[in-house]
Amino acid sequence: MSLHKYFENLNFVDYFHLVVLFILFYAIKFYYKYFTRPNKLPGPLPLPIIECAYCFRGDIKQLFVSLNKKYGDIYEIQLGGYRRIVLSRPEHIEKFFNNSTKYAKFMPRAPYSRGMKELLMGAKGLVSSDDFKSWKFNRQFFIRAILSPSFNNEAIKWTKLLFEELEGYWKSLGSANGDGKEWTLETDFSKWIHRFTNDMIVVSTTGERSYSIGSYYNTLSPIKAPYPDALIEDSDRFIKGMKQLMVGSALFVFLSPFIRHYVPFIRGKTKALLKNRDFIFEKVNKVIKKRRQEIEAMQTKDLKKDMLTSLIIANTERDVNYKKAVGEEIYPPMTDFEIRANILEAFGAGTDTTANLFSYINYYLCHYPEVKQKMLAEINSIFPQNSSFQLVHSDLSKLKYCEAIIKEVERMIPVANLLGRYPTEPIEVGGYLWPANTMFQFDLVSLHRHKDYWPNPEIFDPDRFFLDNNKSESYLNVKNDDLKDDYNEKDDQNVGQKYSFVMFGGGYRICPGRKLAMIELLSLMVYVFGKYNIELIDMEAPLKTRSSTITSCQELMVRIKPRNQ
Ligand code: HEM
Repeated sequence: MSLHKYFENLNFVDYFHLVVLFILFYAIKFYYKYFTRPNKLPGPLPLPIIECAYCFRGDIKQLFVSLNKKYGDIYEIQLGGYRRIVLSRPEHIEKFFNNSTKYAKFMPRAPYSRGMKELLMGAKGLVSSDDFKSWKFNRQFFIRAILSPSFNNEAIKWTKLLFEELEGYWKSLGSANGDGKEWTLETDFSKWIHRFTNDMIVVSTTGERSYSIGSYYNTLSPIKAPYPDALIEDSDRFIKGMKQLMVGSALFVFLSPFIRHYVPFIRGKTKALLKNRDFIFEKVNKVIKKRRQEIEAMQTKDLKKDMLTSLIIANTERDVNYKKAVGEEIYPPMTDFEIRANILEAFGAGTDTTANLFSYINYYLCHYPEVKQKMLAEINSIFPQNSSFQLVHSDLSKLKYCEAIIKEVERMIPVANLLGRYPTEPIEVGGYLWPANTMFQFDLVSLHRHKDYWPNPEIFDPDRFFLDNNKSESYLNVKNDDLKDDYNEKDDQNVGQKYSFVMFGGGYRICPGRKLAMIELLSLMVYVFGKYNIELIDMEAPLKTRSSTITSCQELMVRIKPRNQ
């Protein structure tokens, strides 16, 4: 009897039995694999199909904090089709981050994703790259562009210019209700700062202006920002599109191509995301093309200092480091396709991270007036009140207490709460030898509050970093003097101290944008708190956050007044 005939003869009860049999077979296979896994660790029992998703109550950070309390510093959880080993002790994390250990080498963050390949059309920048050669090629140029002194000076300049624009809008909105001399503004601080970091990353990476601070102002004010509507709308569309691209990437990482392209409703979402992706790519392509033409027509000394220009001229005769790149090999210049991937990654990785952290800094300063006073004393010692706040790089390195505040806030609320590594060779961690292709997650929330490494971990105290210089290096001091790759730096600090705080990750894949982030954060501290009194509208209100891969500030309602008023 053919299979077709066999199925024709089945009745409902037979079908029911078949389905039950199938589920039983699947469950037996699932649990056989689970109970015979190597190196069994404590952790929640996975269920077939949904694995440990039943533990999830809507907030990733809370999930991992509660699992850490229950299962300790090394445990496992099965999610998204992978067994994940979760770590929160410095000596475990060191294996991945310390460039002097035998295991140190390039590692993917996660298994190769067909979905991301489809979404990014095969582009491999840095963040999701699993390919050492292409990552090294990109990273070399990314670092050179973003760590060059001229890039840093431009970043300092743009932070000032954009802040001046932003405070102009605050004043305009605040004065609308007063006599024009004295003003107060009640507003959602986190929205402004997100718009600020958006405009900042666009201008510092591409040299082109975007107008998202202005577009937010337009939503609040009857008087409009002094830019043509078309520019504002364009900025808005681009920024919304970038957000959609990032949020939508989950669909491409977690769903199979079949579900993405054939299941009703999801199919529509996939189409919309791909259309949005094409719009974003097209926009960036145009900017790259235009800049190439401008560069052709310019003398080398007149070239712009942004990342895009550096990436375009990298390894061409206009590049001062021509032929000195990656070791012995001579690399070709970057293609538009590669440049686009790097620019978009800077947009993606460099906007919300900085904006959320600055919102948390503001929240903590409002709750700790004695810390704010000490910070203001430091700022005033460099920029007396009513000064013109002409920041230069050397001023920023004097702001040691401000830097300590940034680190302590990040310790309390790590912006990126989970990092990942997926070693392609066996690795020994926690007394076990793990086979290649084991997925590791580092829980930064539990690490940063580990009671073996942090006395009174729940207490906010920037002096931990201010009084103890060994706790972590200054991220402002990252150099590219000899243009060597920063992942060649050797580590000799005490492991417990060094890896109990990993604000920017570590090892080969440490955040290449850390210096830019510090420039933005320190400059903003000087401008915002040096010039304005900011208080929370409701001191009792809990901080509104939502956690997925990063912890985002949802709202921060504040009252802003000029300090000299
Ligand atoms: C406060 C702000 C920031 C924080 C807290 C932050 C944090 C991080 C962390 C934790 C990682 C992962 C490192 C690892 O896996 O070891 C990372 C990677 C990365 N960050 Fe940042 N970051 C910030 C700002 C920026 C900025 C401003 C840029 C770019 C302009 C940037 C670009 C990147 C890129 C491209 C990667 C991937 C590096 C690679 O895989 O080689 N980040 N960041």
